[in-house]
Amino acid sequence: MSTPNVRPLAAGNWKMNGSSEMTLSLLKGLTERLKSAGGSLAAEILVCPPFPYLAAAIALVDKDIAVGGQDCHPKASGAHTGDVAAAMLADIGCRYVILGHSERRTDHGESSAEVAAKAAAALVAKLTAIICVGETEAERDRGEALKIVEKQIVESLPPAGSASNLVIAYEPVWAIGTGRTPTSDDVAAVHGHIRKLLRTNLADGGQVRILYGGSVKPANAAELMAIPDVNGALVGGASLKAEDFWAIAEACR
Ligand SMILES: O=C[C@H](O)COP(=O)(O)O
Repeated sequence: MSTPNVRPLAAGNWKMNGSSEMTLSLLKGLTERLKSAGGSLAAEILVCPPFPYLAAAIALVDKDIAVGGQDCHPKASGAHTGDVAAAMLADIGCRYVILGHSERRTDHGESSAEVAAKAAAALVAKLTAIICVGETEAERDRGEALKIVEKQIVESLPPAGSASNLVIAYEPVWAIGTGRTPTSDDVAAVHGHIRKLLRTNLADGGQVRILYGGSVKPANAAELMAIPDVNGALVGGASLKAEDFWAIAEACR
């Protein structure tokens, strides 16, 4: 549900999906729909393709669709084969970077301290950091969801974070790509807790956007977006189809 003075964000995380052809057709589909809608929606639209397609994506969209990376290195430069610096993302025109996604925490063993270091680098590069948090199914079953999310947030927040350069994405790990979503009450409880933490830790924590992610589809987007303190969506699978991602973006209000 919209928070006063907070513009929702509809963010598409393509993960390791896509091709040159798909980048072209998907972004053509989104820009055409945006044009027909008069140039903007209630929500800001963001796409996060894999690194090889970022430059092409930036060339294809106008400024009304933001482009972001899916990770960055905490250091500004150096001997880090395969990594990408935040300043490089900013240099080519990215405005956002997703950090600490559960797939990176699992696949690459990223700790919250590393996520905080990456977020600090993103802020120096003038990127907005989308910090992802969320509990596993076992943690939820043990009644630890709020505790886990709180620990991840407190340990992942960079110094100098504010509503202008931070977004939090709550993604229950068990809801990602499974077609399962938490109940509205459960989403409300976690988002409410995150809001409280942000208010405690940041001067303008009441204005930081908190996204929900995990099996967001056109069919459930409006219901999820109506939950208090849900200020948009981080969308995986459904962001790969212009029609579906557009429908979700329209529901982010
Ligand atoms: O970053 C996006 C999330 O992991 C959600 O993915 P999903 O929409 O495919 O469940």
